[in-house]
Amino acid sequence: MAEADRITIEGGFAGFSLMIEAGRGVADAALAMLKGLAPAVSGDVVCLAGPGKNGGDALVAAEFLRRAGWPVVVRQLGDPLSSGGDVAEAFRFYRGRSEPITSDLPQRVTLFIDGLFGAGLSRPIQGELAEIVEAVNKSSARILAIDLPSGICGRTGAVLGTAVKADRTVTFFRGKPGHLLDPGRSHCGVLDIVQIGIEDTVLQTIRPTCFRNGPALWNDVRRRPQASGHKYDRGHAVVFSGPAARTGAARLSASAALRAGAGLVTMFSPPSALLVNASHLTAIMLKRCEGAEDLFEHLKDDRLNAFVLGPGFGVGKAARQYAELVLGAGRLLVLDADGLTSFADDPNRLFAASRNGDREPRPRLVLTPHMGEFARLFPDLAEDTTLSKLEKTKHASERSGAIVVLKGADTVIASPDGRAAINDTGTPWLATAGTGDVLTGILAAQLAQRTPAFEAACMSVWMHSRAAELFGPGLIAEDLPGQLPTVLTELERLAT
Ligand SMILES: NC(=O)C1=CN([C@@H]2O[C@H](COP(=O)(O)OP(=O)(O)OC[C@H]3O[C@@H](n4cnc5c(N)ncnc54)[C@H](O)[C@@H]3O)[C@@H](O)[C@H]2O)[C@@H](O)CC1
Ligand SMILES: [K+]
Repeated sequence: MAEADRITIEGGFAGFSLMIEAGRGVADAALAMLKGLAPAVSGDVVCLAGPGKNGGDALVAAEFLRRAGWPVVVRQLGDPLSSGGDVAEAFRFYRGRSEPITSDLPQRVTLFIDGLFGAGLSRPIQGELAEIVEAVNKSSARILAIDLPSGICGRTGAVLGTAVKADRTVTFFRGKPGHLLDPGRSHCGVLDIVQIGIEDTVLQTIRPTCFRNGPALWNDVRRRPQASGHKYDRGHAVVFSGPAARTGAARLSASAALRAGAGLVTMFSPPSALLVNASHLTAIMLKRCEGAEDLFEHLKDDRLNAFVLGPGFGVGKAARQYAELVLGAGRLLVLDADGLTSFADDPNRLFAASRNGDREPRPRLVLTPHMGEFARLFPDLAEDTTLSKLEKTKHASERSGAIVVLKGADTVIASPDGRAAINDTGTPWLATAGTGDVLTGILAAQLAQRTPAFEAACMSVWMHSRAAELFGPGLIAEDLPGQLPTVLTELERLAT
């Protein structure tokens, strides 16, 4: 963002003009929140202005709100005139009441505008400032945060000391990682992104590598059935089943793979589970697979191109052998759950298989851990409190040579080439048994259709979340595949 500002200002756009536009965007959002209320009978709009440019934005917004007829009070931290530059100019621009900030806040407040700290937050909020933040959070007034809720680190989404819990946050030009990563995400409330005069062309110089996950990132590379095509064009996905008493997870994965567009799906089952699988499967095919030799034979059919290993499979030697065989045969592999845990004692063995002696120019392995599984493969990264979830995932991807999907409410997807995406869609109902298994199947379907692995992972995470949003409350894992046709229809509509 600093670079975007710098290029814009060098291009002849005055810094204060950016601040005016930022303040105007904040005021517009405030007016939308105040809609339906009458200025004459409502409480004050209290703008908390910090010592930096975040406070400058608050002062500009205060002036626009004052002009719109609202009772505005500024509570100021520090001396804006001594700050000089744009902040001093913003202070002169504001013509209303201003008082030094204390924890004794006005009583009748309709709206707080939080302009204490934004991108410049450099240490934890402590002492009286922390008390002020707590008092604002406790008040029944609504809260609009400027750029970031004060106390949230824009790089990591972490709370430094304490942080404002906003109903709405207005940020500028583009979202930042701290808006999408928890706990920052939940402190932002609704996120508005306002344009303030920075041209999109600055991105050609900045070349960002981190994205908010969404169709714009991948819908144009998404593979779809062709009118003249046949099922083999859409790939053949394989899901490894667990033993007789643990087959459900693999079936969830397999049915999701078929719904998500794989041309064919086969379940590889140990002999003990053949009957139970056979009694449940219809369009999904079933093959016996007992040990490495069997798998080696099966892999001679090179139409089998994308594999899922892990859901309900069991932890141990078989998982390690199968994963190595699949990757060694140059096939694509989604490794999840028990498949990940099986490499806990020797993650490097997995990473070596993933890189296949560095013969693989493109990632063939996708890891889909939740935080617990991630910590088994990357204990040092999991423990490092200086790293954000985004940074942890990026390091893990670089180390493993795999696409890493670190799951959670704020799933992060990273590629060894440095790209990453943060997903902020979905619903809390996704936190239920078996939804991870469904994700592996959606992913296998995209890989089977030969979508590049990073885009395949991003779109699968998004489709999975969207399916949950469409179903709504009461979701169980079995409901997700049934929503995929609607998700795919939506994506088709967006593409045309
Ligand atoms: N051209 C630009 O750079 C633009 C910046 N904008 C605004 O400028 C903001 C960034 O401004 P700044 O870089 O001035 O930074 P901030 O305004 O976020 O805060 C920096 C100030 O806060 C102090 N501070 C940091 N952490 C503290 C803590 N825990 N306790 C007490 N004091 C603390 C610092 O010493 C410094 O004085 C953005 O968030 C955005 O709101 C907008 O005006 C749009 C244009
Ligand atoms: K703020």
